[in-house]
Amino acid sequence: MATTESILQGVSVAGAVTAEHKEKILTPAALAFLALLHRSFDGTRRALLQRRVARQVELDRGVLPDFLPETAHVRDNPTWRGAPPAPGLVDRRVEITGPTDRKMVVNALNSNVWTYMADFEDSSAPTWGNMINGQVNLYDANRRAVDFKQGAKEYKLRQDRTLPTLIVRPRGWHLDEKHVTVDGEPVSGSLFDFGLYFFHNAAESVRRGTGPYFYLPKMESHLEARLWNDVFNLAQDYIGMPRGTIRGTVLIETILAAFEMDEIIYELRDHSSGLNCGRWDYIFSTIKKFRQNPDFVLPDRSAVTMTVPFMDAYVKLLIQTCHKRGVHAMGGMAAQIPIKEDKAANDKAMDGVRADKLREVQAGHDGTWVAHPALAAIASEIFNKHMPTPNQLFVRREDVEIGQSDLLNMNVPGKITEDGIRKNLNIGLGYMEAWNREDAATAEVSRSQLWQWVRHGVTTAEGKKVDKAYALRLLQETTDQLAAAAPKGNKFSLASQYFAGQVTGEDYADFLTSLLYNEITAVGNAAPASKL
Ligand SMILES: CC(=O)SCCNC(=O)CCNC(=O)[C@H](O)C(C)(C)COP(=O)(O)OP(=O)(O)OC[C@H]1O[C@@H](n2cnc3c(N)ncnc32)[C@H](O)[C@@H]1OP(=O)(O)O
Ligand SMILES: O=CC(=O)O
Ligand SMILES: [Mg+2]
Repeated sequence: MATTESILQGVSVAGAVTAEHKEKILTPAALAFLALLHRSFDGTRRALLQRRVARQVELDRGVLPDFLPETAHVRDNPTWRGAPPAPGLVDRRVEITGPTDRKMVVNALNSNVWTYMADFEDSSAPTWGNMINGQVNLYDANRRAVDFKQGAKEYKLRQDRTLPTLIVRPRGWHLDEKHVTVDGEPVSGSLFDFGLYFFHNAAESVRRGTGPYFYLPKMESHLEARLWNDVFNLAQDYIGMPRGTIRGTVLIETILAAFEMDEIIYELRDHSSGLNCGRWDYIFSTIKKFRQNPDFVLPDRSAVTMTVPFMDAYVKLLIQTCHKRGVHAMGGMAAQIPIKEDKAANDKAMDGVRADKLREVQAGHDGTWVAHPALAAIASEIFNKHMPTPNQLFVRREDVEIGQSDLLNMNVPGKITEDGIRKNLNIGLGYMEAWNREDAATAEVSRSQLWQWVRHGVTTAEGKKVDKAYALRLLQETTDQLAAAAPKGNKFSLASQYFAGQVTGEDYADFLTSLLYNEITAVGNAAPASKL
């Protein structure tokens, strides 16, 4: 049998490593496990990513997605079920999401919520520092040893009640973690985040009455879910944990995955803890996948609400599919956070959250997301009132009939306006300049809309043709405004250079995170957290 030493021969770590990283996270045994995951699964991951490229070629030719004929037997078989809800995941009516920096971890675990999704994805810039320190923070959180002091303020885990169940969202299949290579290749960001978290915390989480639980982002097909399931099986076998201990909730946040919900639950079934409406990436994906198709041009982002036909259809199908299979149908994130110093605007934003959560609970969702602790009370109030049981898996939504034309119904009332263009520029640039101010998915919606509007030469409600020159003029104006209002040394000008190609209908990066990854990471440099 290969020894840890021989396995480690092909492994190299290029990011800055502290004594704490070495002692807690990058142990020889954990790195050997990561190498095993890489050698077992990276080939399949790369093949699946290639499949995405081939699929895009078809979509660009105008081929529309549909339910797969080859998996009709899975959809049509009413007898199979996903796993029963695992300990700590029976009632998950309000889940807080947020990045894995130490303060956020403590604050999230102290929030009045049922679960906490610690996020290596949309809300985190994938710098080496964020990723490796996030692992340390979650290692400590699992052991209830995450307390610390910042200036005069002490951050301490509450002792007065059970903490929310921890769920971890690793990066999507498309991202590499270039600071760790195996046999000369970067490891997958997903396997890095999952592998290190699982290796160090799986047994500990079970010991404390929950388990190794994950949210799985940005998948585009059931074959990608199969890959996760294979990873889970190998991981559990490796540490001697019974198969089915891991749970994965899949974000249905690509338009292609919406046609494979049953199949995705089926692939993961003993590990499945349901699906989630990742609404922001879903809108992004719909624009992205059909960006060459003039029939899919959407109005201003503010008009693309949860009740427009294609979003409504997706929500209903998700709830129906999950409950048919006995797994949770989770709602999504209202983007609002508290607006300080403007009571009227804050009240309006909070009313928006209330209405959104009411729609979710009445539609049959079993829980929802908040992205800020101050929203937990609002979401709980609505779910407590309308969902007296721990979940509503019994709400079968048999009334719902959703077909291809519903999921692709782009009949979205609204206009494209100069104000909408400026808002998108603000959001996109703001995100690119400081990765953390907006989360990735909402920024992706903004820049994809801009790209599509220029590509298809739409005319705004004010009668202006949205061409390259117009987009570049507004981009320059927005850049100047943002740069003037920000502290000296800001990177808006650099962000604007990256953004220019993205908004003029020419280059189209598959993901902003991939576009910016090399810019924000410097091998061997532990420093910058989120800035370009
Ligand atoms: C599309 C999707 O994928 S959605 C999921 C991904 N997105 C997210 O998860 C967004 C998460 N939210 C956040 O990152 C933050 O709320 C932000 C960056 C938007 C705003 O954070 P701040 O500017 O710190 O907000 P604010 O000053 O109001 O925060 C007040 C306190 O709440 C804490 N807080 C805010 N949001 C969170 C959160 N999501 N989790 C834990 N703590 C939080 C802050 O750390 C701060 O703590 P402190 O008083 O000890 O300093
Ligand atoms: O991850 C969530 C989303 O809305 O995107
Ligand atoms: Mg997302």
